[in-house]
Amino acid sequence: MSIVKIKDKSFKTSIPEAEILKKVQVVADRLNKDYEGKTPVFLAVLNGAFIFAADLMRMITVPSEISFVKYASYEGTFSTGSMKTLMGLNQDLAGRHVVIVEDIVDSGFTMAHMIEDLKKMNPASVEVCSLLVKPGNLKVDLDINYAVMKIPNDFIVGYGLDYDQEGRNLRDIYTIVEE
Ligand SMILES: O=P(O)(O)OC[C@H]1O[C@H](OP(=O)(O)OP(=O)(O)O)[C@H](O)[C@@H]1O
Ligand SMILES: Nc1nc2[nH]cnc2c(=O)[nH]1
Repeated sequence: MSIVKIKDKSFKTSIPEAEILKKVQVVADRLNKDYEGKTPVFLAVLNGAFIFAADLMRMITVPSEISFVKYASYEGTFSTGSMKTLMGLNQDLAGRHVVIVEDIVDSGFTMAHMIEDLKKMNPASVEVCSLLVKPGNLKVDLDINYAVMKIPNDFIVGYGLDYDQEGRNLRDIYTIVEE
């Protein structure tokens, strides 16, 4: 086990890269089977999903497309307060089979919001493929068809996930060490 320090916090190795890749392959195999003949569009959510998307896509053997999207938060003058807008989507999803590629589903609010946004574009189907899911934190009813790993509620970094924007480049996944 190794310990890394990022800013004011310490993290210890919890899921080594080799184990992550083995589990990503299992989900990629399922996707290859389920999407045969469908030419899916993978939509990877920036920033956190960039490493997972790169590894997953190289295991996908069916014809497919990938785009990268981002949820930008901004404070508007709307009575509801802050809003999140889907950015970077520049293709027609009508009639397409969409697979959202996400690094982590925590409360599930981001995914629920994204599925709702995408359904307005009349895709043939929308499924979620998430590297990590924290079932203990889910606040919404969400069907995550392709979950690579389920983890406890502890805060993690690495393999694309950050602590205060740092640590995304760590190869393994690390869990916070509570002091
Ligand atoms: O299930 P939820 O509670 O909605 O949380 C999950 C979201 O939080 C993280 O994104 P973040 O906003 O930290 O952006 P990042 O991907 O750029 O790190 C993660 O990448 C998910 O998109
Ligand atoms: N880096 C990081 N981002 C998250 N977003 C939701 N949960 C987490 C987590 O455990 N780590």
